[in-house]
Amino acid sequence: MLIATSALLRRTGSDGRPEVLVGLKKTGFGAGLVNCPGGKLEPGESPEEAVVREFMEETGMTLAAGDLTPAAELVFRFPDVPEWEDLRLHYFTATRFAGEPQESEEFAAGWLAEAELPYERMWDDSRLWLPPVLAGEHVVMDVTYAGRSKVASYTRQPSPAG
Ligand SMILES: Nc1[nH]c(=O)nc2c1ncn2[C@H]1C[C@H](O)[C@@H](COP(=O)(O)OP(=O)(O)OP(=O)(O)O)O1
Repeated sequence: MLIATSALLRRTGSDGRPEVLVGLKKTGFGAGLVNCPGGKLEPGESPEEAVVREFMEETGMTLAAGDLTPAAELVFRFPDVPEWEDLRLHYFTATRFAGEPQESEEFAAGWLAEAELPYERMWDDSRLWLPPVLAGEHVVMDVTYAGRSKVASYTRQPSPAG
């Protein structure tokens, strides 16, 4: 199982509406889809450390590991695509960060109103777990895909207390 991390940065926009940082993944797994910056763990890294590194690499923004709040534990399975390993995603939210997003080779991030998240351009699983995360819930979910792009089934487990 591959292990990856990602994080959703949240802020209040100049018009008072809640905003999130999302962007276009330009290369690698999920290229062409809108999601949050993130990536696979390197050997010896904690999920928090990997988020901090990936944000710097992909957006030039600075996060502190201690400012990351665990928001979801997700597993994605692709039984129809033997060359795609199952993926576990540790997903965080944060409201403290420094800098503004800069486009990189891998990613083009920007601020978007929460109400305008383009679910039709995101991984099909996002619509299942991102709305509850935005509502402040912690989500533990196991998702099985049919083929490469459509969710076939999923289960949501109770979140561990605390
Ligand atoms: N089903 C899914 N739903 C989702 O919301 N994000 C997903 C996802 N599957 C993968 N991701 C995210 C997590 C992580 O940020 C990214 C995959 O990690 P990487 O960016 O490391 O992949 P790459 O194949 O581009 O890696 P490298 O080739 O090592 O650069 O895609």
